[in-house]
Amino acid sequence: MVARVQLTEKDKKFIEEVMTAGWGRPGLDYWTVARLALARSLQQTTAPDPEMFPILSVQDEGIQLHAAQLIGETKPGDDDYSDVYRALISVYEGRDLFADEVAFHAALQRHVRRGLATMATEWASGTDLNHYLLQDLFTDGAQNGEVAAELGDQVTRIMAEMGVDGRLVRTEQGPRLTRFTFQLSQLDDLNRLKRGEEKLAFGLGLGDRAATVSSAPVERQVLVDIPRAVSQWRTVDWNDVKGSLRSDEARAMTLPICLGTNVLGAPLLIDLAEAPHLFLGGTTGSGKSMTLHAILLSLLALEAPPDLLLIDPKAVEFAGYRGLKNLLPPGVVTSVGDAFTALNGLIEEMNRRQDAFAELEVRDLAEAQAAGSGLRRIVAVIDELGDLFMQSDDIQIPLIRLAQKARSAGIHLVLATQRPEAATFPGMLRSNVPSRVALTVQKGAESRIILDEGGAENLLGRGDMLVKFSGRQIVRAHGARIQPSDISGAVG
Ligand SMILES: Nc1ncnc2c1ncn2[C@@H]1O[C@H](COP(=O)(O)OP(=O)(O)OP(=O)(O)O)[C@@H](O)[C@H]1O
Repeated sequence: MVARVQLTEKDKKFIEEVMTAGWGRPGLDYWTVARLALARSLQQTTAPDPEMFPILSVQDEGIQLHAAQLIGETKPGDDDYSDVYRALISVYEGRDLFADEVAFHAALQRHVRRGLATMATEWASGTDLNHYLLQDLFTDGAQNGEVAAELGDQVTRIMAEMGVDGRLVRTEQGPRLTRFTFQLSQLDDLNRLKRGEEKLAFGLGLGDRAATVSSAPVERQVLVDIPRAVSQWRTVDWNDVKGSLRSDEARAMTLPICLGTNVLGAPLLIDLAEAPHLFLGGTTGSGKSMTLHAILLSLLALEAPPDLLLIDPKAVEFAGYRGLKNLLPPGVVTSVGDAFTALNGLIEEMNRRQDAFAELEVRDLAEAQAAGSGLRRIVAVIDELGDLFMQSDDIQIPLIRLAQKARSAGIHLVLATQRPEAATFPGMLRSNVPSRVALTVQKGAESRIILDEGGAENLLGRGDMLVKFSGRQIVRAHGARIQPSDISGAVG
């Protein structure tokens, strides 16, 4: 009889997602992904938990793979690797599977299903699958898995010392931190655990890496995020995330921007048109410039990119964009005088647009475009707002005007500074720029200037960020690394 490996409907869907969203090849054979899953499961040092992966029968819904496809069983000659797998899986099961065919195929099924489940938590759809396979699955996946399991035990023990009774239900590895989900037995445990964040970091010897506790969207479950040491981070490159700009989520947005990934490695998108203006702050080396590049590359990836006004008092960061066709005159602005002229020019454009809207009897740019006006959105990006303010405080006058009124005209501001201070982000500007990105800052006071609350002083640099998108809850994210070739490739 031909041996079959039964998988669930959910397994089948995940395999299809890997083939479609991961490789863009929906026609591949299911066993291609199932073989990778088997490899992933065999990287873990224990046998799959029979409670989590109960044996399925061939009558269940889902798909069946032939053992011949998966491990070459009964294939003639050298193609039959089934004895190799029998020997290997016997070690996991602690018994001789050469003597028990049924038990061997049951264990094989469990390994494939565990491998698929593990891949589903590690690989975020929309990110580069090949990068994941190389980095996580083959290079250091097994090692990461073991280290994470050990860390999970340690966290559970420290929680018990604090008097918190938690059962570890899930471990997920993001690019830079490991997230543990715990089921708490008592409601009071949540507060105890939140108050104990510092003790937890101390007990784990995290140094200046802060552990964070937040409630999960599931009854009595909490998320405990433990940042790994920088040497254990997985770099997310622009190539890994830029595909998300073609996703359905991005297509539903007007000016989709990919800032990098969320803490679990899924691309993080925001709509700049909804923002409608963005303030970014972070100390030198925090990854502020890379974040600005991510914003610009996102905009340039649009089918109809907006016109850009780039102001760069340091005259270095935006040099690579000089050749852009959609750069507003006079090109990359570097002096405060030219910045004044350019921003006042935007105010004139805003007023002209509002007159045009009145004539067309429309309310905003989207309606004007629908009415065939041909007007394009404009995004003004200022790197180092602090330098402009140092040269002239009056620069705030056109900026406040624009922040207050430019939204409906389709003009958006992205303002960045190394020195987030009350003077560089004055009240009138603050109240009209509701979306904020905080990269690592030196003091809690700077975090409060950017986000209206502390936290950014505990970030870990290199694009580690907190994003507060117009009134929504703050989320942590990690920026993508942008290489000069990404910029030259986009500028053309
Ligand atoms: N997302 C990222 N992934 C990996 N490394 C990063 C990332 N963002 C920044 N870095 C590292 O940090 C360095 C500083 O980044 P960046 O130039 O963006 O910082 P900055 O805040 O603009 O600093 P400055 O104001 O001094 O230019 C980069 O050269 C890079 O090595």
